[in-house]
Amino acid sequence: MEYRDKLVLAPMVRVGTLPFRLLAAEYGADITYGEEIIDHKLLKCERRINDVVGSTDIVEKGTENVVFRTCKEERNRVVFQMGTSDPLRALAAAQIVCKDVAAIDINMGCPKSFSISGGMGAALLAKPDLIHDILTTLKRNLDTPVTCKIRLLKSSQDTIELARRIEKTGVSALAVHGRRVADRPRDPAKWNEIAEVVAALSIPVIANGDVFEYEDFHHITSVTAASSVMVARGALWNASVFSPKGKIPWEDVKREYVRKSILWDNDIKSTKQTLKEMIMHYSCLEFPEGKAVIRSETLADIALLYGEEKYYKFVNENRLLFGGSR
Ligand SMILES: Cc1cc2nc3c(=O)[nH]c(=O)nc-3n(C[C@H](O)[C@H](O)[C@H](O)COP(=O)(O)O)c2cc1C
Repeated sequence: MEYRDKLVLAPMVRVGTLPFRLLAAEYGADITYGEEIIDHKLLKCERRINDVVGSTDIVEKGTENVVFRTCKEERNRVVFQMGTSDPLRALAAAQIVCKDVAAIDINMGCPKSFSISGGMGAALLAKPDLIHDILTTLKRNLDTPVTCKIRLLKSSQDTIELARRIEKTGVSALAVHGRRVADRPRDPAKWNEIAEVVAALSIPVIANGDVFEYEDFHHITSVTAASSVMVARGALWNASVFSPKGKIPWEDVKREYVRKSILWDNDIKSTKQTLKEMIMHYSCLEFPEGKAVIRSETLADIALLYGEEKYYKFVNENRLLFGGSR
């Protein structure tokens, strides 16, 4: 996997499932991260080929609960992001998915109490020895590229020291979210501190934070000298941010997202959450559209809401035709 000059869709819980990743790629994202999945959850899963949808599914054993869905089309650009606090558990979990993805990434930035209390996400930032063990265990035992995503530490010097230690493990790239653990999303990302990490390392650094327009890709690269750029909210609100031709109206992106959700039989909770995030940004969940999304229980409800009933019927009547050809 090449990490230079790439536009990257950031990992986003509930949002970064297959339809959203394919949508971002269609507009121009080169690398697309999946949502974070915890190793414990993955270890309860098995890999299944889904001929009906045309996907490869990681499914909770004994259930039909799809934890991760991917397809051949994205094999060379999809990054599986994992939450972990243990090297051997991370390895066992990674082995379940590594043949179907382009890279495995470890989340070292999540500030949520669920992650921290499990010793995962940003909790790892205070444990450089554990970071080292997790990354070297994965590196030594997998053929798949391994990366990680961190936040800034209290001082630039601390961040640089940790980044250097991470580089020594042999990871293929390091994504740096330019905020500290205690920062809020509205606090400006510190591109200057990402620049200091870039200057201290020789592996590719992926700069992340506050990219909302196509022009920002150039802007953040010129400030940080990072190899690649990662976007979360800018893409969530309008995935066509990756398009060099400029953004298209968000309603059009939303419609395409709905169609892709139907085509890939996306988890309804993921589709609802993604639509809610878009609506919250541009409109209001209290308006009729928002209320109707909240009320929806199935993809058929969503199809009806967005006038895609015919497409829904067509896809579901021809599933085997679609799935088999993928
Ligand atoms: C809805 C949402 C879900 C997120 N989920 C994850 C995640 O699963 N893993 C992760 O490392 N970061 C996650 N993040 C953080 C983003 O990947 C990114 O680091 C952060 O939003 C800063 O980028 P931005 O300024 O482009 O939004 C999430 C962010 C959002 C908005």
